[in-house]
Amino acid sequence: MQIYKDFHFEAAHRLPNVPKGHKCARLHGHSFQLRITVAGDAPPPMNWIMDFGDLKKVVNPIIDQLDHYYLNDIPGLENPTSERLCEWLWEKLSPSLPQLYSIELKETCTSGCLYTGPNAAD
Ligand SMILES: Nc1nc2c(c(=O)[nH]1)N=C([C@H](O)[C@H](O)COP(=O)(O)OP(=O)(O)OP(=O)(O)O)CN2
Ligand SMILES: [Zn+2]
Repeated sequence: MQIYKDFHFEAAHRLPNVPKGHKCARLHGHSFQLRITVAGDAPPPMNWIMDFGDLKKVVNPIIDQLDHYYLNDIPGLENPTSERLCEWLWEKLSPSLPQLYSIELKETCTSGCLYTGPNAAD
């Protein structure tokens, strides 16, 4: 069974390694939409995997490191693609969130990344 909670943050970035003339080399910003999913059993008496409130307590301090920042300045995010952001978020969250199952990050309404961790097949 899985549960999820949605978060959002605003941030600016540029992609330094794209080919010359690529629009994403220019400084721009996104309203990032983030979905954190955890998996596990939901045994009685609580019948939940974990409290949504506890999930929020783990994720919000990490979001605070990204919200309204220039992502390229953050160690590990020098090339802040959606893929790299998901890896970075996994590195930050997984030590205190052993039930972490997936991280879904949307940069725009139509573009995003779904990451299920370094040990997943894809
Ligand atoms: N694999 C990736 N490709 C691109 C990434 C990325 O992180 N991983 N990032 C970008 C840009 O940052 C850009 O913000 C998103 O690009 P795109 O989807 O092309 O944005 P548009 O708003 O122009 O999308 P439309 O739906 O076509 O309006 C680029 N590529
Ligand atoms: Zn972008």
